Amino acid sequence: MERLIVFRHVRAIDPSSSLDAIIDVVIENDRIVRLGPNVGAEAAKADWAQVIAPPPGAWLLPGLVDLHAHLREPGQESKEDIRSGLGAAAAGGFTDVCAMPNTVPVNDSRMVTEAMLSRAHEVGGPRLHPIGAITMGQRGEALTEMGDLREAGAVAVSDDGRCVTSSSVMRRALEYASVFDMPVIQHAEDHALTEGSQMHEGSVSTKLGLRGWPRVAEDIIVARDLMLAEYTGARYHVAHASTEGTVRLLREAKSRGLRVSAEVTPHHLLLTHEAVGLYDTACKVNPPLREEQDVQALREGLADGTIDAVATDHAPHGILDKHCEFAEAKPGMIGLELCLPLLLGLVEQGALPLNRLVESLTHAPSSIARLPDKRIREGARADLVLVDPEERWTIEASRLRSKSKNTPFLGRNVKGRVKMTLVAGNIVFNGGS
Ligand SMILES: NC(=O)N[C@@H](CC(=O)O)C(=O)O
Ligand SMILES: [Zn+2]
Ligand SMILES: [Zn+2]
Repeated sequence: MERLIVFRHVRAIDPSSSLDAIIDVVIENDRIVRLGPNVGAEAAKADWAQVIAPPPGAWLLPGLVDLHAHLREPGQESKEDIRSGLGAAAAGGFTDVCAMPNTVPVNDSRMVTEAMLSRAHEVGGPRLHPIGAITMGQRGEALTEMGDLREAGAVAVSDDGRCVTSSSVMRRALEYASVFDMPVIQHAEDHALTEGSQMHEGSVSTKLGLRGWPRVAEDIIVARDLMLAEYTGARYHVAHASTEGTVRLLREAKSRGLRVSAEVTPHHLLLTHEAVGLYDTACKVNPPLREEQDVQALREGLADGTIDAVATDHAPHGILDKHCEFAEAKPGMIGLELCLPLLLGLVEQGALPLNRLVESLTHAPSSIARLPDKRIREGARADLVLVDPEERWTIEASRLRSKSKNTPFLGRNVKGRVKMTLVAGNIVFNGGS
């Protein structure tokens, strides 16, 4: 045996296994081999055992899965690269990260997918799962070779950053992707309705004199796509849902049994357009931060399962991309290291059941990307995250591993800290002090 790790007296929480108990968890090599009250006592005696006595009240959760991150490699490594991005992921408790294809060049070929995967293998740590583009160069016209992308390791297709606006291209994309059982992830934005937009269209955009992105620009695409998904029978997934309308449309579609899913980001669950204040570029993001009624609908949708997953939309940008006029600033905020602590705040407020939060960051995204299921049970792969739910800390740039620090949450006090992340029994993050 190469490796023996023993967690003693930890609260293991895995809603998909109906597990919530204070137990010992024994890991041999890459697998969980035993779990139960005191089952670690014997194993802990072995002199090669690494015995972990977690802080009192600590939780052991299945490793988190992010369906939506921008790691910027290849092409924009000054913002982030695969090494720093996976490092940030590990520090955030993620064992699996799906990487969007709006890199330079775009990940629209087997070659780019393979290059990303081989870089990730060199780096080690959390697993990288590339998402291939829907169309060549994300230009919205010619479809990519989705079979090639799938074979090379892509788990889904998306033109994220751009919307597939042509109904006929979208129809063919859904049909083609379904041959390979890949979901089509849509960045739902009718560009004709958002041209020149800087933020949510509402009272704040009016006050600031900025052109707005109205809710309907998202809703109209989601409504059309749901019809196409129904017509083609394909798997369809809504990226970063931001409106009340999207939640309503999804709820109706799901009630009729459509194979559709959706994700929501922490920032859309926590902030409104008011956060933009007087042109705070840290709050410029696509889709934009919306209004109280949208936040409420998104929270309810996540709680009742209408929205399946939480995804970070980790979108690193350099200092100069944000220290400029609002109109010039790049949209996006980082999220990998902040996601869990921020959302534990919602749990604490009673706005989201803990079980739903865990499920939406583990079982739900892994089933959408068709990754091996995340479970805490005997025989399962040891993909785990240890969390101290009581630790209070302040989000500061110097504490973040991501190369970029663009987040409006700097200075915020949060409760709950990732202490350790294991990928197949390997400790890829051990810190959080
Ligand atoms: N979310 C963003 O505001 N920006 C993303 C693109 C995207 O997710 O649409 C980016 O790549 O920077
Ligand atoms: Zn997007
Ligand atoms: Zn994105």
